[in-house]
Amino acid sequence: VSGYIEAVRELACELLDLVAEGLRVPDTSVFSRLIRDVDSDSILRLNHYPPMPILCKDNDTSSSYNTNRVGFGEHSDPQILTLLRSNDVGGLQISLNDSVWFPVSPDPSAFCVNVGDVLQAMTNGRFLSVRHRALTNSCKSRMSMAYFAAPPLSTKITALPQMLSAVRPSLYRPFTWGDYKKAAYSLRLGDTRLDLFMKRGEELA
Ligand SMILES: O=C(O)CCC(=O)C(=O)O
Ligand SMILES: [Fe+2]
Repeated sequence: VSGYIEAVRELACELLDLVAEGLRVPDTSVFSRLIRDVDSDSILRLNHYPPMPILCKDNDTSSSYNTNRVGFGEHSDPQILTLLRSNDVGGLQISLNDSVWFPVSPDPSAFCVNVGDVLQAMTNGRFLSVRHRALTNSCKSRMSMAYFAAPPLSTKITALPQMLSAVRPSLYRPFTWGDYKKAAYSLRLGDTRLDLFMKRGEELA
């Protein structure tokens, strides 16, 4: 497990360095430094969704979901970046607006990379954390393994200076990752947690 975590942490760092480069941030390790920190709060989570047999077809395909059987309710990942792998059983869906869910094809040889809320705050909304959920399958078990790349608890999260301009002031009040986690526990899984730190009205000036 520790070998996997090291490898996936390195991949997250490489991706984040490319994100910084793409955003033309001169200090390209601005995100990866947080994850390489010895106090990084990154975690690995294993999810198992046992089959929920209804209308189980003989020739099951990965599209035979139970749309009313949500295994993991809709949410965005709060951290910086998530690297998710799964077995060949589908169920993951993403939503780009409030009502439409798109299935993500299962591919055991690929990573699904989710932008987390902290990356949204640090990029001042240029990168958006994605809402997703996982449905159970009628016949097969879905297994997934998610690495959540996170900063240390004491890290102050603010938009990078390069993400700010007169016409685009910072959208969020500064918070620490520890504050954010604490606030998240006071909400329900599906609540948009970043809203708690969103500036309003005069604060935006
Ligand atoms: O199992 C999945 O595909 C989703 C898991 C997930 O969203 C999570 O662990 O945060
Ligand atoms: Fe998630």
